[in-house]
Amino acid sequence: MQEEAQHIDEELFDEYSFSVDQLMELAGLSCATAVSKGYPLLSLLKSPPRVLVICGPGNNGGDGLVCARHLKLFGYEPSVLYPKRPSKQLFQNLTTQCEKMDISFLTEMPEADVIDEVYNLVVDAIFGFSFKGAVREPFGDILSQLKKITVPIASVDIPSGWDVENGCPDGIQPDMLISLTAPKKAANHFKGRYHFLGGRFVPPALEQKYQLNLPQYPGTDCVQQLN
Ligand SMILES: NC(=O)C1=CN([C@@H]2O[C@H](COP(=O)(O)OP(=O)(O)OC[C@H]3O[C@@H](n4cnc5c(N)ncnc54)[C@H](O)[C@@H]3O)[C@@H](O)[C@H]2O)[C@@H](O)CC1
Ligand SMILES: [K+]
Repeated sequence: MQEEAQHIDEELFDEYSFSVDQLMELAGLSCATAVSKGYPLLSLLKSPPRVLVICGPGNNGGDGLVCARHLKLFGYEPSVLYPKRPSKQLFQNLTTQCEKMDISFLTEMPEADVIDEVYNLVVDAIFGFSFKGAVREPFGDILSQLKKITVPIASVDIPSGWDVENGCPDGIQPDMLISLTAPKKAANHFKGRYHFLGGRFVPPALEQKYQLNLPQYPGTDCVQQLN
């Protein structure tokens, strides 16, 4: 299943000629939309409506940067933690776009009690389907703080630190999961309240080839709530 997600990914780029920027924009928009549906501005307990977005070193982190930008446009106050920044132009551009929208970048991971006091929720965009092996720092520390917080976690594509197929019983336990393209096997272990599907960009021929059996998105929505 990890391989299948990677094959679909490659095919979207190599055969269907999508660019990473295009799909990442739609993926990140889906994530911000799902967050706004699960945690509407008016329901938040803390004002201002601060959200902590934690971005990892790959494309999952890129989805997080796009998500932060859309959350800001939706009226939230996102802050981004982006400790390992790849040198690729795409990620530099996404970072500049956030900075130009007055989204603050934190220099270090806040302690769990500070997160609980200051933020309404955390968006976990640390690792996606290419995560493998034991977690390397600084992400080990970050994930152990996330295990202690009580505010909800919304995970992008896969809860970070979970095995893509088998999950992780003692890992973080997000309240929301936004599966992108199609739910990964680990989603079967998700016990949170909200499971959304996003990334409404799969061409029908590709959906058929991989027998993804995606549910119908309602109308023009970019996300579909699965449960
Ligand atoms: N076609 C698709 O399916 C799309 C996928 N997107 C996103 O792209 C993600 C996959 O992105 P990538 O393939 O770049 O990979 P990831 O973002 O899943 O992670 C790879 C990065 O994490 C690091 N890493 C892996 N294992 C680690 C460990 N044990 N400890 C510390 N660091 C580790 C790698 O060195 C690499 O920098 C998806 O999950 C999804 O969020 C979207 O951006 C757009 C469309
Ligand atoms: K994630």
